[in-house]
Amino acid sequence: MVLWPRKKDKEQTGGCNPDITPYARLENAGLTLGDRKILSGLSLDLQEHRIGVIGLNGSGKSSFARLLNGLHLADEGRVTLFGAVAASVRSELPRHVGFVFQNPDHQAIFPTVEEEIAFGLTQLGASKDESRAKALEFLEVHGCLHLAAKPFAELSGGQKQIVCILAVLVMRPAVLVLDEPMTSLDALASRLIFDKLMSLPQRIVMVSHDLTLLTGFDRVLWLEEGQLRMDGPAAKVIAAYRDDIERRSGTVMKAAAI
Ligand SMILES: Nc1ncnc2c1ncn2[C@@H]1O[C@H](COP(=O)(O)OP(=O)(O)OP(=O)(O)O)[C@@H](O)[C@H]1O
Repeated sequence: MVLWPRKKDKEQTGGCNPDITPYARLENAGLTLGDRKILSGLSLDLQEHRIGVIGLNGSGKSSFARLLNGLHLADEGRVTLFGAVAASVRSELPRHVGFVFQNPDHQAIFPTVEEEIAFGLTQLGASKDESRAKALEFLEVHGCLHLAAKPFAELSGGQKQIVCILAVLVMRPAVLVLDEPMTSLDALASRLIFDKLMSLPQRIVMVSHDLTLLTGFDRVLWLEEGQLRMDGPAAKVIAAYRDDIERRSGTVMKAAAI
């Protein structure tokens, strides 16, 4: 099974330029799923090193993240990724955009940890033996060699999340899109993984409900009902979001008292 082109195929298709800035451009982009409009009117250029995405449950954060790797294609406006219209390079995108799902069970496809890590390397053109050896080396470097032979299904939630992050990192994508990657991790694992992620050279887009994680980010996008409510420096957007939560919770409490 080949989910995206190997090196020589890439040269033939070659629509993505992973070095281009901005790496993502949305022009009045919108998304409808079923009969529901999920995202609308999104116009953005993404180029910063660290971008956070915040918003209430159901505001469209995961759907937005999925536009950035072609898992969803906009049906209104235009989404350009690495200089090419997303729909035209969909099969190339997984090698440039490492996507970590909110639920690790939606990401992993192989029975064992070692196979899950090796798969990406095989897709990049390495032989099976080479992929396996590199996967084991990679797991060792990240202190996870003990998990190599374990069935993915038997890992704890946190271990699954770590393996999914490693499975993406091993491919050295240009951009990482992380959809609440720390939700199942204990405080220590969360801190270690977050520090590791922040030390990476890759550009990162991270969806998170944990606002403190995003305070040092270059830019934060606040989504509300599928639209961009605010876009700016982390401190400013997070402060406005917190104020809004305060205001809304006051209104809800007042309504409950009546
Ligand atoms: N495949 C789908 N078909 C129809 N509606 C969908 C689909 N996927 C998501 N939605 C709806 O789109 C809206 C946005 O969902 P999304 O998961 O993007 O929000 P979110 O901000 O990531 O939420 P959360 O913080 O709870 O993870 C929700 O109302 C959800 O029910």
